[in-house]
Amino acid sequence: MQKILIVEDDKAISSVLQSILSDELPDYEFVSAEDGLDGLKQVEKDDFALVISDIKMPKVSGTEFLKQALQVKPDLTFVMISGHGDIDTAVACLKDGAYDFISKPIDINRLITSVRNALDKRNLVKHNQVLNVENSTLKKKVNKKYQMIGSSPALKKIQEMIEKVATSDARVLITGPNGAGKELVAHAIHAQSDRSKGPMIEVNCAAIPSELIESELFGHVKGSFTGAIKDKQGKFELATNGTIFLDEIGDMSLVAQAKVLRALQESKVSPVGSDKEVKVDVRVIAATNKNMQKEIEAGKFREDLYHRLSVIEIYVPPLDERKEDIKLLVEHFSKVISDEHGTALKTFDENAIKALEGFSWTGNIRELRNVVERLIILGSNPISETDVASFVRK
Ligand SMILES: Nc1ncnc2c1ncn2[C@@H]1O[C@H](COP(=O)(O)OP(=O)(O)OP(=O)(O)O)[C@@H](O)[C@H]1O
Repeated sequence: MQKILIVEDDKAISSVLQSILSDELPDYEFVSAEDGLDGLKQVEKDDFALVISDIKMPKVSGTEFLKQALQVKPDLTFVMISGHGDIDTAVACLKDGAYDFISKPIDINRLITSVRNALDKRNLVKHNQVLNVENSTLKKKVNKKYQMIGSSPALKKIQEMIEKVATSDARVLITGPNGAGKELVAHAIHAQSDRSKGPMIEVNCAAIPSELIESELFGHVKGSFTGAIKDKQGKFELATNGTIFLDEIGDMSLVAQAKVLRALQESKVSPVGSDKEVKVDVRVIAATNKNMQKEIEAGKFREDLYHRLSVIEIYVPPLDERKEDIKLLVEHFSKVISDEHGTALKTFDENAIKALEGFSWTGNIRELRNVVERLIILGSNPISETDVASFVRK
């Protein structure tokens, strides 16, 4: 039960206050102190949701008590009670950090309102603190999820590029084979940029039918086509002040490419069925596993759009070109997977790692992660070369 401290040298007033307030606030426990010195002792040893304190008291006055108590517990909420003609001191208490004051003779309704408001404010502040902690824990978790592991020169170069481009709003095209880590790079850029407070909206261009992509990206108004039963915001608008990640951009139809090009040229989007244009402040990151030069030569990708998207190009090489990352990746996945499964951590012995380094990883890091998961479930501890031979068919 949360507690409220009443500091008042007049015992009669103290008990009247307590009886009125405990009727109004049955969820709180009331504690009393008879002067500032006693109040300070209570504050030091206990936590209070609120302190109601008289100003004129023997030994340590209410003003002094307020200052000293706030030094010990800066978050404490105070409502002061001032005697007749004591208004200046009461106002000084507000400057020193009290939430409110009530003048004697006490108007009961005014007292109850002030106490309720003080408690509401304090609860809001506490709730906010909890949300802030949750928020930063979640952010840390998300950032951990998008941590890039590896010590190869190729990975270091990628990390340096990410650091450099994150601070700008330049468009980035990430290329490389499936499962190599392109999405991870996109998340790392967003997380390290000033836009990290804003959203990161992902669109898998290959997964959306070409007739729906315009509405998906730019939104639509009700009735603009069969099935458009209400207005819908597009991903570009949803990504305002953040980042839009256009994954598998190489698979986008030429019609959709023309529309994306217009949006990039003008920084404006127009929902399907609407003649109004919406200004969007969005950073664009795109990724593809296709060879864009070949796609352009084959007439499948617009060259002008390619140049708009690839102000900076980051190439994520296949795992086979950076096998020195395998050991660190295996150790990392092993930790992540045992955490996910809630099982004890399994290690890989040197020969098991060597065997894994000897394979060709056409599915890249995604494939390696799956193999580590399989070995953790089926293999011994530590996982040996024999486990690799038994459970990995290559
Ligand atoms: N350097 C890395 N460190 C840790 N995990 C990684 C790394 N690179 C990739 N991964 C993990 O490998 C998996 C595949 O990565 P990701 O989805 O980023 O690849 P991709 O290139 O976008 O693949 P696709 O082209 O198929 O979409 C993910 O689980 C990702 O977290």
